[in-house]
Amino acid sequence: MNDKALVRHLSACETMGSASCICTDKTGTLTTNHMVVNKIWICEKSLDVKGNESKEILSSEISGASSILLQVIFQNTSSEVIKEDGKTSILGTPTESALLEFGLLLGGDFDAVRREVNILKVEPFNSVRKKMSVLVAHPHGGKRAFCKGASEIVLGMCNKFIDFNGESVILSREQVKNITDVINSFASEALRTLCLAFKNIDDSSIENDIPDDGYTLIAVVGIKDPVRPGVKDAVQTCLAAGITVRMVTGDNINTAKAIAKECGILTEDGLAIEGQEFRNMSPEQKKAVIPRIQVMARSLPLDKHTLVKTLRDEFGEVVAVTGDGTNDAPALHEADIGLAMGIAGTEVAKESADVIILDDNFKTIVNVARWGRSVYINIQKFVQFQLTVNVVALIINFVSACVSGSAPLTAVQLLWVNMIMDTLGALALATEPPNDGLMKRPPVGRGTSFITKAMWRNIIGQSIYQLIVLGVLNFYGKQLLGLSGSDATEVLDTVIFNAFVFCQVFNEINSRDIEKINIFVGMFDSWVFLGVMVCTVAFQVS
Ligand SMILES: Nc1ncnc2c1ncn2[C@@H]1O[C@H](COP(=O)(O)OP(=O)(O)OP(=O)(O)O)[C@@H](O)[C@H]1O
Ligand SMILES: [Ca+2]
Repeated sequence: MNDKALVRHLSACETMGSASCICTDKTGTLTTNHMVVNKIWICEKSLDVKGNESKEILSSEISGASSILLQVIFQNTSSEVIKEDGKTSILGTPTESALLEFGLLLGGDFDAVRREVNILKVEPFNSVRKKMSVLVAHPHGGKRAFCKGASEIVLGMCNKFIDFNGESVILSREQVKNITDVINSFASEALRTLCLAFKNIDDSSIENDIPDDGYTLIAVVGIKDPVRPGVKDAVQTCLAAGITVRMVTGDNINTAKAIAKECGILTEDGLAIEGQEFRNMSPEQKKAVIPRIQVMARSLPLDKHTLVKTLRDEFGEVVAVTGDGTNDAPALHEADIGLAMGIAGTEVAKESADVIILDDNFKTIVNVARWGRSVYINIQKFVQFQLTVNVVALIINFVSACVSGSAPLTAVQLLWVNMIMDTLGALALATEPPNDGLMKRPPVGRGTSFITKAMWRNIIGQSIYQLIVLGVLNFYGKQLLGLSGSDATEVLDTVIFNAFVFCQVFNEINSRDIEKINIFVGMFDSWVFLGVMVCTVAFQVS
């Protein structure tokens, strides 16, 4: 399928067509997930990182802290630098790869720095703790803990920092404020911010526990993760289609806001909220703010679940949710349609999802919605068409049988009509490709009747018209066509049958668009439709 979506449950596709709200991830879905370190604050200076050209400036500016910086980058990571045939490649998650790449840029040697120490304990990164820590031991004595993670959280664990001389000094209130400003300034440039910190530990302690406080801040890094091209348009398409887009992310609120603005998700009157604030609200308060929430930052997987559940239960929305992590599984499960990421997604997330987005791209999600709507409407068209055929056949035969004692359409003829109309008609109407108009109307809400008012109008209108044509032929046909003689009735029945079938051809063309008057728009784009029309006419004539 060239639409890059793997549908695990077929019905999900149709449900997606009636989605009224999408809760999307940020990283990888709205952004490209190609991360590079773009800025760093170290030794009380903010520096721009621009590939190799800034190498010298960087090296000279951070000389006092470069050794410890390389240690935290290379020793506190779950990713690896692999050297093969003289080429170096990095294996790991995008965030960590960006850091390793930066370490290499500074001239660090991954293997050498790794060999300096024994790693005693690792607390891997997860979306709840939002940080990763390790404990290492130097061969000639001395232990050290490293921590890297979500900037505000790690900053809160520090009581010292490395100053412009490369010395550890006490972190004053004022300094915390300055560093927070740095973090916010990085974040408002849509950079993902991480703090890197270390702590020296007394050798005498036997336990290998990784401490939670008393760290020394080494650096704040700003990692750039650009918005995917085309996402902005896809968001606009959603809005035009009456689908609200909400961003639920684990990232910093300012980063989230900056990205959301760039994608057109966050508007003037929208609300950006932190997961913690949302969590502490009473159910009533939650209900009051949810309609305005456009961005939820620093969220835990549980917040995502709560948001989805409330949207479904209290607001009756049809909710689509995207997720990649293992702990996104509950939200994916709770959603009407769970969309898992094919590249970044874990197996657990994929298992809980209905649709897998193979290229992790938000645009693909919108395409699924478009297909869903198209499936729904094509079924509607077919039902409208079938109902008309059957209603007319039934009434004309019934009335005629009551009045004159004979039915004009025989069983064989009805079977024939059913055969060509069911199979070919279904083929013609169901293969209509999705058109752009589909994404310009509001979604079909929960509990909306399948047969819309417009469909009733079409069915009744068509039926009346066909009944009049066939009725006139049936009762006055002989006079009108001047038929007489012994085979007059047979000829007339044949005429009626032909008229009936051609009425259906006409009906089929009419069913192409339920609402619009001009049913011919785009008809010649659908070769199957035209082919079927020609076949039907050809079969009937022969
Ligand atoms: N490997 C890592 N080590 C340490 N900290 C990390 C790592 N990866 C991410 N972080 C920090 O954790 C924060 C939240 O990550 P989390 O996985 O919860 O969100 P995300 O999945 O990256 O975002 P989204 O939900 O938009 O996809 C990030 O903003 C970053 O500061
Ligand atoms: Ca995520």
